[in-house]
Amino acid sequence: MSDKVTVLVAGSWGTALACVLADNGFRVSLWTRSDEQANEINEHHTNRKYLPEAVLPANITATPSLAEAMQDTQAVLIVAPSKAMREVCRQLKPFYHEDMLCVHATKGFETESLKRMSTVISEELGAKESNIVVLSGPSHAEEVVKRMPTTVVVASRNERAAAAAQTLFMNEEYFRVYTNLDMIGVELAGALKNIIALGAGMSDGLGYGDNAKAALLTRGIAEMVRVGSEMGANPLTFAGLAGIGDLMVTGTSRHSRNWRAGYMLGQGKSLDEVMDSMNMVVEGIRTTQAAHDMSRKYDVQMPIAEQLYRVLFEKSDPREAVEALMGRDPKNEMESMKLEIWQQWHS
Ligand SMILES: NC(=O)C1=CN([C@@H]2O[C@H](COP(=O)(O)OP(=O)(O)OC[C@H]3O[C@@H](n4cnc5c(N)ncnc54)[C@H](O)[C@@H]3O)[C@@H](O)[C@H]2O)C=CC1
Ligand SMILES: O=C(CO)COP(=O)(O)O
Repeated sequence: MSDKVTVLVAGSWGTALACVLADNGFRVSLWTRSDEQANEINEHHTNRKYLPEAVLPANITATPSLAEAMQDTQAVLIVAPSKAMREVCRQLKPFYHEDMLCVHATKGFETESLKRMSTVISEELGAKESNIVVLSGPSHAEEVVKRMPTTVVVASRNERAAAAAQTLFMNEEYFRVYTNLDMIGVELAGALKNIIALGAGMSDGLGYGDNAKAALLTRGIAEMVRVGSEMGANPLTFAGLAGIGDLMVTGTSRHSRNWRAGYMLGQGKSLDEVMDSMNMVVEGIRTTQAAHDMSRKYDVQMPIAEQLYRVLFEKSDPREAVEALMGRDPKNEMESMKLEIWQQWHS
């Protein structure tokens, strides 16, 4: 088998995961959007726009030619923003064969169709479901390229595919990989947590304290479990790395673009001002739009996502959003966690 793995695309997370694969001994071909970016990576071993401080291993080579990137490769890792996933897969299709392992590490939905990324991939590539894997969990690119200890989860409907992805990415030095068979849960958790991270940043930007943030993260998980269960996820997945793990890292870290965007909104900036100041993807914004539609489609209450939707898309004041959340009808905590769903899964 070839020792080459192809990574699409050379943003911050694609580049960081390329470093993990390179450290694990693979020849990595990183697909870039421009000659200029490929030249920078090949000549200087840097990708300064996305990871200013990182030096990339020499066994990463970059090319703007997808044909060259895919030649003689054993596996493909797709880390495109959710908005670009379908388009990237369409370009990939001529170079992909259905037996190739396909891992994606994107956290989002196709907002128009509310489809998960693995569905978009299998529709466009004609990939066997048993060869698609999602990689998710608490993992900021900035820390991974510094080889700081990180744990993630790889999920697939197929145990063999998940195990193959675990073998590709895991190393004993800094990157520990767990497997999970609940692909739906891992994809939903990774996408939905970005909404709550935006909310946590907004709470900090408004000057609220640790109590408010803990409340948002905890009630956020309740909301994620409710909609996730309706969509076929195992609720326990939300207690794992892709759920509570990633929520902790994204809702509390200044590395998080979602947290930072929320913080600026809390400080009174408009969505346009926030977007103008970010040069990287903030998935939580599109995902909030998707959650607004999902809560209607699946008839599930998502009060935090709903208030964020009003702030983002209806120019509602963040302080009024907090008042609306605090002023909701009294509830029983266990009932709101949909305990019966957990019991169904474990009976
Ligand atoms: N940065 C991180 O620490 C982590 C990011 N993720 C997820 O990874 C995904 C990608 O995020 P990042 O790499 O951080 O984003 P980024 O903003 O750093 O990079 C995005 C890359 O996508 C490329 N791109 C945009 N539109 C494209 C198109 N139509 N065709 C081809 N390439 C296109 C850009 O040129 C850029 O190279 C997101 O879903 C994010 O949630 C997941 C875990 C960690
Ligand atoms: O998903 C992430 C870390 O696990 C990255 O989060 P941000 O996109 O908010 O930076």
